[in-house]
Order: sequence, then C-alpha cells, then structure tokens
Amino acid sequence: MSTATAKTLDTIARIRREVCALHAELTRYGLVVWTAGNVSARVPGRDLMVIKPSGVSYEDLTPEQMVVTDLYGVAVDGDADGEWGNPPLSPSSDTAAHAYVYRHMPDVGGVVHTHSTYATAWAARGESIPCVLTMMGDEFGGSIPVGPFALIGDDSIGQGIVETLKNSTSPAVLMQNHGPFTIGKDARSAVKAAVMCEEVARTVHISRQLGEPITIDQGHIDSLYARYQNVYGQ
Ligand SMILES: O=C(CO)[C@@H](O)[C@H](O)COP(=O)(O)O
Repeated sequence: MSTATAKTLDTIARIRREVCALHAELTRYGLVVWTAGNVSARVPGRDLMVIKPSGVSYEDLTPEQMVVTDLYGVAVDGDADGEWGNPPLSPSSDTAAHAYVYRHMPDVGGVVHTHSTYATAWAARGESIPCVLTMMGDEFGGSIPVGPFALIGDDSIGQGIVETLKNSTSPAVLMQNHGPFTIGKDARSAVKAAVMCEEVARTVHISRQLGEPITIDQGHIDSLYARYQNVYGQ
C-alpha cells in the first residue's frame, strides 16, 4: 500500500471516529430527539466530507456508518489511493446544506444542525437572539442571526446559512421555522457552538419572561469576543 493510500485511509478513519463521537455530544447536551440533527466534518485537503447516515438512531451510530461524500453530497467510496468502505447507507438528508457551506466557506471544517428546543423556538419566531450576555459576546461576537425559511432537498438551506454567516462573527444561524445550524474550524468547534447557542437561547428566553434584558455596548462585545477567541483557555 502506498504512503498516500495509508495516509488517506487513516485520515478518513480518524474523521469517522471523531464525527461519530460528536453525535453523542448532541444527545448528551439534550440538543436532539430521535434521529433529528447531524454533524459533519471536512476532510482536510480533499473535496470530501464525512457525515452521519440518514435516519439512524444515535445509539446505533458507529464510525463505520459515517458516510464519505464529495462536496456536492454524492457518496464517494474511495479514490486512486484505494477504498475506504462507505456503508450501504444514504447520507444525512441535510448533506446538501453541509456541502454547500464547505464549498462556499473554505475556512469551515465542521457543520452541525440540531432542533434544540429554545434555539428552535427563536427560529420559529424568526427572531434573532440579542447579545445580552457576556458569554454571547465571547462565543458569537454579537447577536445570533436568523436565516431565511428554506425547504430541505436542494441548496436552499446551505445558501441561507452562507448568506447569513459569511459576514458575521456568529458561528450559529437560526434557520427560520427550522432550527440552528452552526459552523466551526472543526466539527468539535461547531458542536460547541450548538451547545452554547441552546444555552443562551434558553437564558435569554427566561430573562425576557421577567423583563427586558439589557443589551451590551458593541465596544464591550468586541472586547469580550477578542479576549475569548484569542486569550481564553490554555
Ligand atoms: O431537519 C431535518 C429534517 O427537516 C434533519 O436534520 C433531520 O432532523 C435529521 O435528518 P438526517 O440527518 O437523519 O437525515
């Protein structure tokens, strides 16, 4: 086996394990029910992505079931370097949306979609979540925007995600009447954004039940975002 073959196959196997494991984070944080939602990752340096199979229960997901597709959502089972053993399963019904994001946002390495309750409730109203929490400044650099209503099945959802996020600091968009989609430099970052999106959607919802939350000055938001994105952590 050539070095290129071994490297490609090892990379695909690693990403399959990572994407499968990240789906467990969606159920762990209560972001999905039944088979709703999905996680994908870009294969670095290749026009390929890895995404969950459509309609498979979370508890049944295995790395081997993760589907490799091109960036138009077509399943690809190998290349000149050899086969990586795609399962006989259809990729997620949101594959076209994920693929569109990867084609049009080259810095994005991971995409997540959930129907998390509070964020989806904001999406049902077509209302962006105002930046009234320092943790929103940290993670989103401002409000969490709403994207247009779009039917599943073609590039419409992907177009709405890209049009909304391409000039935004937010890694999350609330697709109207549907739910949140998040992006990140990698799939784990996109999952984190989904977790944080639901957390702030819940907190701001509760706050608004008791009064009008106080928005944060944009200069302070920018300062919070710069610190968190560049200094926070190890
Ligand atoms: O939002 C939708 C369908 O409207 C999807 O996210 C489903 O909730 C999950 O679909 P699969 O990834 O299982 O195909």
